[in-house]
Amino acid sequence: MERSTIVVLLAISAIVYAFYKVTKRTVLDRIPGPASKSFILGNMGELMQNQAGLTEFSWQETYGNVVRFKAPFGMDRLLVSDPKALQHILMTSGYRWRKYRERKELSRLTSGKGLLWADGNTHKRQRKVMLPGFGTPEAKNFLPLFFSCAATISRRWSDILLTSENQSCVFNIPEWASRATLDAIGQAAFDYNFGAADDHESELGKVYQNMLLKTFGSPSDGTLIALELFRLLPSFIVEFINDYNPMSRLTPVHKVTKVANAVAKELVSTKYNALLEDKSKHDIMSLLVKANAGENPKARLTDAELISQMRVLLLAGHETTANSLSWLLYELVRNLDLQRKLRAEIRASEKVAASRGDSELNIHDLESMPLLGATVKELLRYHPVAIHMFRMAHEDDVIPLSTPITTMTGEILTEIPVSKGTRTVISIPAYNRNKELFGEDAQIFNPYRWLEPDHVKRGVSLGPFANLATFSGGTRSCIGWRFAIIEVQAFIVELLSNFEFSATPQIDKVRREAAIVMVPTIEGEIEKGSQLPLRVTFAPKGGD
Ligand code: HEM
Repeated sequence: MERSTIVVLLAISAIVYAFYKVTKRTVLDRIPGPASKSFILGNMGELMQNQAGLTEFSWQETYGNVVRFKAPFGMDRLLVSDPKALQHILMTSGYRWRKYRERKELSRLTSGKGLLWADGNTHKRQRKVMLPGFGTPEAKNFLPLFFSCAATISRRWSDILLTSENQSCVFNIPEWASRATLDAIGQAAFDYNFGAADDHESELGKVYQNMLLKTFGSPSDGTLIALELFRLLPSFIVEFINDYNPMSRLTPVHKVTKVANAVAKELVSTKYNALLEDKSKHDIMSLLVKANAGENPKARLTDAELISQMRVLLLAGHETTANSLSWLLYELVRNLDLQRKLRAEIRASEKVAASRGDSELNIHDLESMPLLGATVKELLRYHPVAIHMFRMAHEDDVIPLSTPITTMTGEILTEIPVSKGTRTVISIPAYNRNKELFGEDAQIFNPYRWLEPDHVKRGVSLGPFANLATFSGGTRSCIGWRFAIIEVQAFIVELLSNFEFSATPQIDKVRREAAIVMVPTIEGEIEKGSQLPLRVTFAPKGGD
């Protein structure tokens, strides 16, 4: 059959299905939301093509924390940022809300059939084996390793600065951050040094660079529609199309799959051999392989699943922290007073460490730095790098609400009854800017809110950290959150201790690009990849 015929058939099926859905009346019809721009695309363009969070903030301001909007072909969808609703969908309902099939497919493409892809019992089984590597003691033990990865950047930058005019240079922060955090996850998770920060020719470093942005940044109308149509096809056909599609957009993921699979395969076999020879180490993957060997054969992960978990860690473990670090430096050049105060706090802690005879801060030192703690919390609230979570009701359900909504017919709803198949988009940025929880200034980056009594309200309990949605919550919450926080803290301490950062003229053109994760780019230069050019000079030693 001709390709065009298939497309037409798919489109007709979608329209028939949509007609049935559109004419079937549900409570969703009465929930207020924006008018649809077109039947084919609905409001999906506004939501997915705009800078991260912008559309959500304006909908939240106008309609509240639950907004009905139109997906392609007239389908109703809910954008949710209401605290109780999020707690229900992510935490208390267990696996009654699941990822959409086409979104799982994006996870499969980027990291295989591992934890980000799995659902239900498969997810439960995979997660149980993964967890032992991610406890608090394990994360804290990695602090010296994170300092040493950050020190690699310091060394490289110092060498460049010493030979440059006025000892001042502009560095593209995301590029360096991505390589250094790839090294950090390599050593912490696999006890393997990819050497990406030192060697800009490192193959793994190269294939991951800008992979998410090139594949998922600024999705076209056609891509958004195709994603909806993929729902109508069986998974194996969609997987086949994506794996063999020569479309240039998918080339970066295909390259990552090839290189990362080869690296992961070799590492899994090394870990197995070490276990057999009783020479297992304490990296996350060794713990995983060990935990797996101890499981009953039915619950055990297959070799293919182990390889996928490694790819999940490679991806989830470095793009997230690298972009978080970039956004933190973005805020610190826009707020030089905060940068100075943080450096002063770091200097004071360095003095305490030196008086003990230590050349490096330890985890207690980090925990005793209130401004550092507050700044990282505010970073995670204000710049949550994961933007959306897509969840579909696996059975009929009732979504409870913190704030009742008034329907278009004047009815007040304190909960929303939904039928199986109802689709929600959870907005992490919108929840994190809820004024009732985080204060009237929730739209402003202000770390001091965390140091002032009563500025942040308790609200319903959500997620593993600071009641933020940043790391999701419940059965699928981020398993690397402790790891991420300690890593960002270590990097910022090392970098601020050695360098001063200031803005370049491009700072006002920085965009919060939505590419599954939130990536900094420069307006009009998206084809150049992730960019945040900042001027770097040596930091004054001693007091500032
Ligand atoms: C600031 C950094 C990070 C943020 C904001 C973040 C955020 C998230 C979010 C929102 C999810 C849920 C995704 C979904 O259900 O659709 C998630 C899942 C996950 N994250 Fe993170 N993450 C971060 C760092 C890390 C790190 C450093 C690691 C590993 C070392 C990691 C490993 C994972 C894994 C394995 C999952 C899948 C969990 C599951 O489905 O059971 N993350 N993360």
